[in-house]
Amino acid sequence: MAALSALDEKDDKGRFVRTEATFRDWISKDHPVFKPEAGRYHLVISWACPWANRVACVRKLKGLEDVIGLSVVHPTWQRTKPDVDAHAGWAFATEDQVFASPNGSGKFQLKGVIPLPDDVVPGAKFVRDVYEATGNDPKKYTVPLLWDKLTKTIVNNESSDLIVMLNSAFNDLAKNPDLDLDPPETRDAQADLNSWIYPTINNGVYRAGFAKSQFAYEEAVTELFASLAKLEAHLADNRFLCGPKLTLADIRLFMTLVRFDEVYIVYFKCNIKALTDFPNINNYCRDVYQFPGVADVIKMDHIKTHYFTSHPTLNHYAVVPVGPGFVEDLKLPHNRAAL
Ligand SMILES: N[C@@H](CCC(=O)N[C@@H](CS)C(=O)NCC(=O)O)C(=O)O
Repeated sequence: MAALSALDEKDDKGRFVRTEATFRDWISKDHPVFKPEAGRYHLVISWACPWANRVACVRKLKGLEDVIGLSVVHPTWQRTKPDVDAHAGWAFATEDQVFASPNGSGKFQLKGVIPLPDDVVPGAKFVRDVYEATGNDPKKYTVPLLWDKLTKTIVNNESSDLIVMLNSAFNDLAKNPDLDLDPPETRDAQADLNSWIYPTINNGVYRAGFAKSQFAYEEAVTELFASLAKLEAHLADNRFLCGPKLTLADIRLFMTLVRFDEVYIVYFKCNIKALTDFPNINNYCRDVYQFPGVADVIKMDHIKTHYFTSHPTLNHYAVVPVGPGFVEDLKLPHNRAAL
């Protein structure tokens, strides 16, 4: 199998079909190998990626910055092995490096990239190199990933696992061990919510944006806006998805919503309405954004640069739209505290 990127994953009706994550080990005190330890694990993310952003957010909210290392890739995908195949994917960079898009358009230099330290995979230039260093090459090189420096492998590369793990496994080391984003009494409700929010909203925007047929696009965008209407109604009398407290389900959802009016409405053709046309969702986004720590992990320059500059088949000249400034809106007062 050739190296894949999200743009290659489709079924015979032109639908985008996401490949399952391949590394699914679990850090816990009871695990024979993967024990919670400070300085042992290293997280690789992009500030642009909604899945990776969830994990960066939980790391921040739990106060795990001194416990789990962090590298942040450049948002503009690069050709990883131009002499071997056409794959384009995530590349490590320093803040002074300037990258063009995979077809050579534009010049993009970003604050907030963090190179990979030598004690992870020495000499790795791309996320692809990190996957290949495991000896178990999945041919799809996604972020987030959590690297174990002791056994020199990827422990887990699935955001929905990693956020649960970071919420509980490192509590003896975390600055905020008492913040529980996954209380047992909310788990059934979270699972119910995720069962429609993941396919139709989180993955729904990608199903619309990476559709390779009119049929697949319309199917996805219709389901997406039906779910946004359902969400608007749900948020009329619930401050957060599961009631008065922020949970992992909110972090999962918010990372998609915060990208909506800046990226998905234009780039993924999710334009039946804007998010700001849904008053409850809009106020909810302000509320989540203003939860202490969340704003620190939202980097809209990385988000916009990534999407608009990484896929030459969708945006040949890598021109990045200027508007609409959704993050400024998120700083405004909201009406959710009374709920
Ligand atoms: N199931 C994964 C999905 C991660 C994922 O698809 N990440 C995207 C970035 S938004 C990626 O790295 N794509 C690389 C590629 O498509 O080659 C998770 O939730 O952690």
